Amino acid sequence: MDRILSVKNLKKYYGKVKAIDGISFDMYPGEVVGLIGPNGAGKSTTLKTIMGLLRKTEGEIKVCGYDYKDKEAKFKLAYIPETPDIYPMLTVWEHMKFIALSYKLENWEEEALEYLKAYDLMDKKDELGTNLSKGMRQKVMVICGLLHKPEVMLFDEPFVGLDPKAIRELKDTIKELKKEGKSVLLSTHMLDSVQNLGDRVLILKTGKLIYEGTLEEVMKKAGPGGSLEDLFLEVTK
Ligand SMILES: Nc1ncnc2c1ncn2[C@@H]1O[C@H](COP(=O)(O)OP(=O)(O)OP(=O)(O)O)[C@@H](O)[C@H]1O
Repeated sequence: MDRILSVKNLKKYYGKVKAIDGISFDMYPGEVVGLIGPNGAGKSTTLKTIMGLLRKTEGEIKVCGYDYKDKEAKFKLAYIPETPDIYPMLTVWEHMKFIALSYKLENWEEEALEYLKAYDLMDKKDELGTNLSKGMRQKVMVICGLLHKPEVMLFDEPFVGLDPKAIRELKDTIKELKKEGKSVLLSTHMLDSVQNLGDRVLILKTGKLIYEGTLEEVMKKAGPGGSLEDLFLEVTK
């Protein structure tokens, strides 16, 4: 199967801090991969570097065969950051319009309305970004990330700040993306969500990939009655 994302020997140093220290992994269509690790392991740095928001120190990143800096690659990626910094003086709908214009989308409105309904944001459609709660801003970022139909979505702690209904909605969205053959790289401390949604797990510690395996392999390694949390605590101690 063709690789949708390929990361080879990726390094990102902040001065002397080796935030990512030579990691390699691939992602395939229809896969949900959990990127987990203790605080400071390098998860956010990995996502931001793949997205091109941080300059890599070394290594190669390819998206659907394109170098990650190519325009084609940018169209195939979406990134939902940990902190939902939306434009304070744009309304929710204007954010969507902005994305549609940037990606030259056509006939996007109906789908955008569907997402607003699903994420309980219809009554905030014309509200300014500055007047939204953190969870609402998070939902706007998720919808904006979905609109151009990327092949790979990078989520950084997407469940933090969302209410239970929105968490369920986002989990359903991820399942839907998977069904459509899209790939999701999910960085989170919520290990149960990775255990429930993920196909594969990458465990980072101090910038190095210390474990990679399918959920099946994880559960086998964790043993009867074991969990991803058990394995995580074992390999990161
Ligand atoms: N802008 C920066 N300048 C210098 N060092 C940084 C910067 N951002 C992150 N770091 C360092 O890089 C390492 C990885 O940080 P990163 O935020 O990627 O970790 P993380 O796994 O996302 O952590 P968390 O789970 O706490 O969000 C840490 O040692 C951190 O202190």
